[in-house]
Amino acid sequence: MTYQPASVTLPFVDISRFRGPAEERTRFIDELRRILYDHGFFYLTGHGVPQPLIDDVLAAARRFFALPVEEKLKVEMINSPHFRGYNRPGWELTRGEKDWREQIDIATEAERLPEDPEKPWNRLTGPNQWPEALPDFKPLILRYQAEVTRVGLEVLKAVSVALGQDEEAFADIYTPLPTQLLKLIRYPGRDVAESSQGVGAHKDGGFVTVLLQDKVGGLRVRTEEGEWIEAPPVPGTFVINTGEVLELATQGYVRADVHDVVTPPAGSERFSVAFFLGARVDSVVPVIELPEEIKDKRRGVTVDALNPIFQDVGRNVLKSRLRSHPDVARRHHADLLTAEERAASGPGSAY
Ligand SMILES: O=C(O)CCC(=O)C(=O)O
Ligand SMILES: [Fe+2]
Repeated sequence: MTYQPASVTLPFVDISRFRGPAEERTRFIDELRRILYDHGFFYLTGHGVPQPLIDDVLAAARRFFALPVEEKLKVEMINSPHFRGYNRPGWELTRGEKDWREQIDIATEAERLPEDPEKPWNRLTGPNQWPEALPDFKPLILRYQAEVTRVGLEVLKAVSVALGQDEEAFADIYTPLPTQLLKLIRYPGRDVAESSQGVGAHKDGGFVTVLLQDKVGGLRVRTEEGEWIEAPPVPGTFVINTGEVLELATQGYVRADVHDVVTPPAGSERFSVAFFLGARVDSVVPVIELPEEIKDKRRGVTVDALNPIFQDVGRNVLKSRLRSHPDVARRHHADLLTAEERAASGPGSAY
């Protein structure tokens, strides 16, 4: 039996059934198709990521955030044109409002690409910043990143089959290497945070997010009817949510659900590790032909003036990074900003 506290309303998906006997696989795919339409958020079991690795990653997150602030600032994101590194609480924005969380962003470890005016998203590619005070951090985090990439791709393959496609339907836009953004996050308690916005209401941008939560809750999901439901931590599971790439590709059969995190109570703190699996930044999201029996259930893509979604992945990702990190944008990418954005004050304006 799966451990399921009473407050859990989101469904569970055992991904090992996808590689099970044919009949089981068919039942699994049918269930997943319905879950994708109804929720876009579910708990994943049967993922095969060893629990000791999960425990080590959460412990490493605690150790990193417990470092003296000077150590954390050595790897501050403002140093990186590629939007990698540490952000202090209140330093990232969602829809223009401060998120009360501190975090370190680690994406695919890569060499910097040459500048190309036709492809400004090349600037997202480059090396990460690693805390020198924690020598074991880099190999551990890269190992975990590889594992959750495997999990995310397996989920994406199951999603593709549930949508009546070949397992490899999206391979053209994620090979040889998908976008792999890993965020280690700490939410300080309400006594420290200036508001209850741990992270403001938003959709994730990629294919799927593989989210690991520590023991403190706070994650909430907005249903299609506009009701907020909680997605509390369940040991041994990841929370999976589908992102805007799948919403676009299916014209809204699959939804990218809006979600947020509420600041934990005074005197507590919350840790999470979010992994965003996305398409390559130089790819374009295809609209896929859905089977007749589900075609009519497409809802269309939500239009949000504050958050337009582009079919070009690089343009989309760059837009969201520039908005979320105006300090990095002003320091390294002023040429991509409007005069108003260049002059704006706010987090990072001291730089
Ligand atoms: O910390 C969490 O539980 C979720 C974080 C999140 O939604 C995000 O960073 O996109
Ligand atoms: Fe999110």
